[in-house]
Amino acid sequence: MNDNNTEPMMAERTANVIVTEQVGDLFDAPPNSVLIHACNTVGSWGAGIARGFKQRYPDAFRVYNSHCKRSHPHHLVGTALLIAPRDDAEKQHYVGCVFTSEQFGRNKDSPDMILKATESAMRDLLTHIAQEKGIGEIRMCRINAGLFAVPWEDTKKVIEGLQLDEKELPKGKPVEIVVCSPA
Ligand SMILES: Nc1ncnc2c1ncn2[C@@H]1O[C@H](COP(=O)(O)OP(=O)(O)OC[C@H]2O[C@H](OP(=O)(O)O)[C@H](O)[C@@H]2O)[C@@H](O)[C@H]1O
Repeated sequence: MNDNNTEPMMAERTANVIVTEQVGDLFDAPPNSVLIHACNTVGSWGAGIARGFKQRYPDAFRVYNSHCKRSHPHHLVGTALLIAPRDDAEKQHYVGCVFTSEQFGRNKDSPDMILKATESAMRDLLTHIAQEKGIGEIRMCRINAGLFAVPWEDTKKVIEGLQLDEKELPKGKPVEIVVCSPA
């Protein structure tokens, strides 16, 4: 195998995910935004930004938790769950869960496994988002960069490098993801 063969092919690929970064609270997103965060597959939003999700969106937590309970962790990692807001929800935020590690805490997956799962989970989530009519902006925290301990630049590279096909692109246009992080 000649590694040189892979270089020109990579260069010809078109990026179709645009990541922009801004300082701010993820939860201040406008109505109809989807808010994306990284999740374990065991049904816990017990710490980090996940705890903020649990406090603000208890109904979404119940959906996430039951989804985990009826699935095998091994099958969930690398997938995603898009949870629509209830009609009477105050903020009308969708919650986008990307299952990037099977376990959490000291049993979390290795950075390489987390990055691999991030690639397929983001692809899965964007497919769901493309099929959903009511979504405005796509917002995300610096996923994996806190408790999952993966450098943000590594995760960002994976997301920006996603090669999406038509069914994953809403209206055939590049996907814009706004990443919010605290000051
Ligand atoms: N309001 C806000 N607005 C914008 N950005 C905010 C913010 N608040 C915090 N951040 C940043 O958001 C990034 C992610 O940091 P996190 O440590 O939360 O998540 P992670 O993706 O590394 O790991 C996931 C596991 O953590 C949880 O904990 P449990 O497993 O339940 O115990 C889950 O359930 C998973 O399993 C860091 O850059 C924080 O600065």
